[in-house]
Amino acid sequence: MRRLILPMPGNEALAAALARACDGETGRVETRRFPDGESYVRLHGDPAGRPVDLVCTLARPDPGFLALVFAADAARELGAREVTLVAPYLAYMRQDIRFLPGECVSSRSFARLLSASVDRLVTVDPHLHRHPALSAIYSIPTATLQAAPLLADWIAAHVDAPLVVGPDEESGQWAGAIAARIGAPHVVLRKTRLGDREVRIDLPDLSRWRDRTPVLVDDIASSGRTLAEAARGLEAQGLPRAECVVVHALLADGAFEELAPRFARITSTDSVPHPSNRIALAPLLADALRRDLRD
Ligand SMILES: O=P(O)(O)OC[C@H]1O[C@H](OP(=O)(O)OP(=O)(O)O)[C@H](O)[C@@H]1O
Repeated sequence: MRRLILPMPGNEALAAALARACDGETGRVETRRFPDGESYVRLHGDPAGRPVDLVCTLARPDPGFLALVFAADAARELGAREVTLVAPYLAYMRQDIRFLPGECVSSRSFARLLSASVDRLVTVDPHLHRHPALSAIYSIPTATLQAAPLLADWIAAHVDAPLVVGPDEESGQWAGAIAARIGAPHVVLRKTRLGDREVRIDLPDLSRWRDRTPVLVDDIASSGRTLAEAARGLEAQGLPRAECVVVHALLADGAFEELAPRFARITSTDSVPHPSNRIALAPLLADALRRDLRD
């Protein structure tokens, strides 16, 4: 039976692209608030006997999370064969340890809640900071997809003579993979996180790369401080204005407007709907869903 692809509100474009790519049928999730502020959810489309894909970016997840859980519950109760959450951006991966006594380790709590609500999870480049894999915290089958090849292909097609730059050690893995795929050099900077919105970035001497266009690559742009500090360092060494390519453009509270003048362009995948989206994830996600279909 054809998959039923249900976008949570705001995720319609990605759901439509997925439906085209996997010959699925899109339905609709109607949500509204009751007068007392509680969430109302109604599914339009019949889940009975079919695989159901709930499509929902989890950027800023708190206001819509209950509605997502209710939609998954409704799909199960109405006979869905299996409910897969397609969440190209997976939230709550950054508080992965108890930094201070009494703190909630929200990556584990969120994983427990989602694992109880859906049967499978498909996501892209989750921020696996200290967790070795999603299976360390999620008890359901997960597909962890990598956007690096898509980022690499976009850079190869749009930037002349790139120098791939990872702003911190963790981004070294993407910077290396992207650079190798397009045959470009890469460098990795050193970051010290001083607070939620404060980082320090130390750069090696990059003067030999002044004839190259630096391309900062990272998994997440949130406050934008990491990218801003890295761009400042590159400017200070006289490199050309940088490009920036990220997987997940969270870019909260005016961060995009603040960052934009520092870069030739800011480019992101469409894991989080944002004006910087230029790299479509639907083919990658559809591939994973098709693989599931063959299982
Ligand atoms: O736009 P920003 O607000 O700078 O946040 C984005 C940066 O934070 C994350 O790394 P990091 O290891 O610093 O974050 P974490 O320790 O919070 O996981 C991520 O990989 C980005 O480099």
